[in-house]
Amino acid sequence: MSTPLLDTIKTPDDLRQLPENQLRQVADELRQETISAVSVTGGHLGAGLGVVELTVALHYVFNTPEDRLIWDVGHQAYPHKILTGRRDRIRTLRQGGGLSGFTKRAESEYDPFGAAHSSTSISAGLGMAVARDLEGKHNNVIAVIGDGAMSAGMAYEAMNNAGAMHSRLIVILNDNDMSIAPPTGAMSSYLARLVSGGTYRGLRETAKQLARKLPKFIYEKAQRAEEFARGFWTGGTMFEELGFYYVGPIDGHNLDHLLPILKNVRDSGTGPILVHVVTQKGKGYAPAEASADKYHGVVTFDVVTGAQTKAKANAPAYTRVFGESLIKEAQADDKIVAITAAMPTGTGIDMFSKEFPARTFDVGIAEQHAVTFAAGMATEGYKPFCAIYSTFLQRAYDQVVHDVAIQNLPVRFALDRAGLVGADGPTHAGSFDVAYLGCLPNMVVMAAADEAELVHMVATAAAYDDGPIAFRYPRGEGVGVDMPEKGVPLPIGKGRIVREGSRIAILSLGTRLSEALKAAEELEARGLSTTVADARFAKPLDEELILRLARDHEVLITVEEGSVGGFGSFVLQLLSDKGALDRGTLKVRSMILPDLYLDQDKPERMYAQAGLDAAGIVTKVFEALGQEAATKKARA
Ligand SMILES: Cc1ncc(C[n+]2csc(CCOP(=O)(O)OP(=O)(O)O)c2C)c(N)n1
Ligand SMILES: CC(=O)[C@@H](O)[C@H](O)COP(=O)(O)O
Ligand SMILES: [Mg+2]
Repeated sequence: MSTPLLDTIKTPDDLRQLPENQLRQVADELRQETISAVSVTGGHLGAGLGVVELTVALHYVFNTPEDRLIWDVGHQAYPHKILTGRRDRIRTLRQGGGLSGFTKRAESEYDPFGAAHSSTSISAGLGMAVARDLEGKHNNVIAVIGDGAMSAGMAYEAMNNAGAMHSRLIVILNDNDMSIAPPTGAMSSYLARLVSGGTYRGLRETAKQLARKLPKFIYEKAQRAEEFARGFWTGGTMFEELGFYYVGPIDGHNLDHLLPILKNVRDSGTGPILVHVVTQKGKGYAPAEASADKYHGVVTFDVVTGAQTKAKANAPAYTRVFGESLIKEAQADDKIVAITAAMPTGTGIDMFSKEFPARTFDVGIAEQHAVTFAAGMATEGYKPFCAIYSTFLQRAYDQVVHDVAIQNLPVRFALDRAGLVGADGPTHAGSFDVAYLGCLPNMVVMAAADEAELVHMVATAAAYDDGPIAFRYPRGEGVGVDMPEKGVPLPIGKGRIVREGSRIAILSLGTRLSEALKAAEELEARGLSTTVADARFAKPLDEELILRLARDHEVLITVEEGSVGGFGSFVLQLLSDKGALDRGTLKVRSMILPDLYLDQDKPERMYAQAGLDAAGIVTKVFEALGQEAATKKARA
């Protein structure tokens, strides 16, 4: 694939030297390069393909990086990275030591704000705009936000404030009528009305004479919108009521539309402006355009056929186990309902919705609302399962504290992607949930050691109605244990001894159990009899088990997939409170992930780097005994 024009562009300054009539070719070459790169790295493809023309136009019209360009979520920023001096590293995307899959300040001056969690761009942009005003500077600030991200409350908080401050801010609403799944909510219908509204209809009338010009999908979109829109044209009233000057909707793939409008917006007066751009997710790559999810997230694939390389799964994915288990519980209990915040497929709630459509709620990218919505349902006797990734639940922390825990409402939290996730990097690494939930009143916190344990924890959560309960499990496949026919509720706050020994005790929380058992084998081979226990609960702790381990062993090692302040801290606090440390003979070590583990390498490699594997545990034991561990064998 030759990209003669793209080859001449090292930074946007090079782009801005080109005549406008060459930008179409730049966009075509940029799209091909994006497809080629992602075919060998995997990652987010559809969103980036949808903003190729927009990316070219924005960097052409605006003087980046002095003009700040912020990408919401940042998963669509691969074309942006290619144009801003990172083409030579684009094939290191989402790998250890490689480019981030999202925008990242430390990576480039062209990334003024890091992203990955959605709906932050308008707030950050307004902050930069107001700082600029205070400094008496005159650069532009542009925030590009998708229609999905626009469904989050934070976007409205920001627009509400921007409209009142009249600070010069440009918001580009990238409306491709897609989130990860088709978008939900009234905003999506509203945007469809705008697209089918007067301006667009006018444009469509004009286009009728030039039928071949307007892309097919816009006709389809407008027709579909007219089916269910009330047919009246609102002209962006909502945005204008919020104090924004509304421009659009315009065709986001037509450089002849984009360039003059963005120039006008750049050179126009003061106050916040919202440009409504209509694009197609997956644009320009047939397999993506034809796919239901528009190739939102892909593994490596064959460029010619679009066929993705399916990793061989040797055990069921935790997500599927959760979905299937919840279905079984819901078949026996019609009070069980499922809630997702725009992540039906990622959480397995899409499986549940096929069985129980009336008991499934996709609230959009609105985790705060999801949690309190669940709390409301719980007050009426329902059993809501809030399936939210560990890091996305961080967005709703006060709702968990204030609306659920303090009120002791029986909301169930299914925390997928708990622990390191690999390619999505630190923003998606579920390292904090044990710490941030385990400190809350009334909250029960479980961690599945394997996929069989997850089945029982779903059953436990379904049966537990005395207050809030959370269970965490990692991204990816299980360890291949035998699966139970049905889930059996676990006794709350009780762990289990998995291996009996006498001198060393390893107390594991979550899926580090398999490494703990390997370490025990290693230690036994070196004459150190080792007990392994699976805590199962980070809260309430199994005090009897932990104090017995402390009493009967010389070394107690806790190991978990979280950062400081989690399970190991809770155990240490218990041991200290109960005087178990006073004897002075017990050696205790807490094995945790280092703070803000920043890499995006494969989880197992990162756990090994952090010493949270069998070799690391063996080394820690010998260190606690004051002996040098001959760990060469352990690492072999
Ligand atoms: C707080 C938060 N919740 C959920 C996600 C997962 N997520 C990533 S992209 C996305 C959809 C974004 O849709 P949109 O803004 O329309 O962008 P598009 O992919 O259509 O370009 C979601 C739900 C996230 N990144 N952050
Ligand atoms: C961009 C974003 O936040 C989501 O697409 C996320 O990357 C999905 O993660 P999984 O691939 O683990 O479902
Ligand atoms: Mg979208």
